[in-house]
Amino acid sequence: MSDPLLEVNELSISFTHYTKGLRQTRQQVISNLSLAIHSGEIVAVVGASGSGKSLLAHAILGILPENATMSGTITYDGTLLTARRQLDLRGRDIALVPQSVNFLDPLMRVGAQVRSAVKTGEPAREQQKVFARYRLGDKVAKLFPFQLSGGMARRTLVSTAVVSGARLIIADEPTPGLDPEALRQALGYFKELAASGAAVMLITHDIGSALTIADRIAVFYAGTTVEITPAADFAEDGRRLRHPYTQALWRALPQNEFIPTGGSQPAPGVSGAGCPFAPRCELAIAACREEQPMLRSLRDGWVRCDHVS
Ligand SMILES: Nc1ncnc2c1ncn2[C@@H]1O[C@H](COP(=O)(O)OP(=O)(O)OP(=O)(O)O)[C@@H](O)[C@H]1O
Ligand code: NI
Repeated sequence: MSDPLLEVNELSISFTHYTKGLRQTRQQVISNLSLAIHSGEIVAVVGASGSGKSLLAHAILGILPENATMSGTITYDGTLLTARRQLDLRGRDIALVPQSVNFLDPLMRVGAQVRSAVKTGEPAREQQKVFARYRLGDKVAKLFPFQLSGGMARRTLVSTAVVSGARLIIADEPTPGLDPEALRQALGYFKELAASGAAVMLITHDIGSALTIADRIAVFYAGTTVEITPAADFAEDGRRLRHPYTQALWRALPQNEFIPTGGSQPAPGVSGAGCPFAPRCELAIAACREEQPMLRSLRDGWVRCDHVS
C-alpha cells in the first residue's frame, strides 16, 4: 500500500486545570493514540461519548484549546504537521465537515461562502457546478445560513469541502438525527469524496452507518485506539474482530444479539496505568490493570490487547 496521507503516532493530550490555591492538575484525556489514513480511503473513528474522537480531529486541525498539551507526532503527506503548516493547510488541504451549521458564517450568504473556498477555477462557475451536483437550487446561493434546512446546510458544508480541493476531509458526527434516506445520501457524499481520491476520516457514534461506507474502522475507548480493523471483519459472530471491546460493540448492534456490556467507560484521567477496558473485560488478568498494552499488529489490523490472537 502507498504511504498514508495522514499518520498520527502515539498522540497524547492532557488538560491543565487550576484548582483552589492555584494548584495545577493535569488530566490526560488521550493516551498513545495512533492512526493512519491513506488517500482514497474512508476510516471511521467510532467510540462512546468522551472517548477522544473530537479531540483527535482538533489536534489534526490545530484547534485544540489553550489549556491542552500535546505529545506524539502527526505527519501529513510525509512531513511533520507543525502549527504553522496546520494554519496553512486548514480549510484548504485539510477540511472539516462539522456537525453543525453554526460553523457557517451567519452574516454571509452561502453562495459567497462557498465561492470564497474555491481553490481552482472561476469561483462563481465552480460554486454553481457544485450546487447543481448537490441539488442546491439557484436561489440557495443567495440565502443566509439560518434560512437553510438541515439537509441544505449539510450539502453546503460538503460543497465547501469539495470546492476547497481538500485531500483530507474530517467529518465530525456529520449525520446525527437524519432520516434513513437523508442518511444514505449524506454517507454517499463521503463515498464520492473518497472515490475522487480524498482521504476521509468519519467520526461517528453510529457504527452501523460507518460500516456501510468505511474501508477501515478505528475503535476508540477512553482516549486511545483499542483496535483498527478492516470494516469487513464486522461480520457473522464477530470472531474476526480483535479486541474484546470491539466484539462487545458488534454484539450490541440491533441486528445482532443486542447484548450490552456491563460497566461504563472510565472518566478521563481516572483509568490509571492499566488497560482502560480491564474492569469490564472477561479476559483481564492482574497484569492488565498495571500497564497499558501496546498497539500491536494482528492479522491485517491492530489491537491493544496482549491476550487475543
Ligand atoms: N477543553 C477541555 N478541557 C478539559 N477536558 C476536555 C476539554 N475538551 C474535551 N475534554 C475531555 O476530553 C475527553 C474527550 O473529549 P472529546 O470531545 O474528544 O470526546 P468525543 O469522543 O468527541 O465525544 P462525543 O462523542 O460526545 O463528541 C472528554 O472526557 C472531555 O471531557
Ligand atoms: Ni465529539
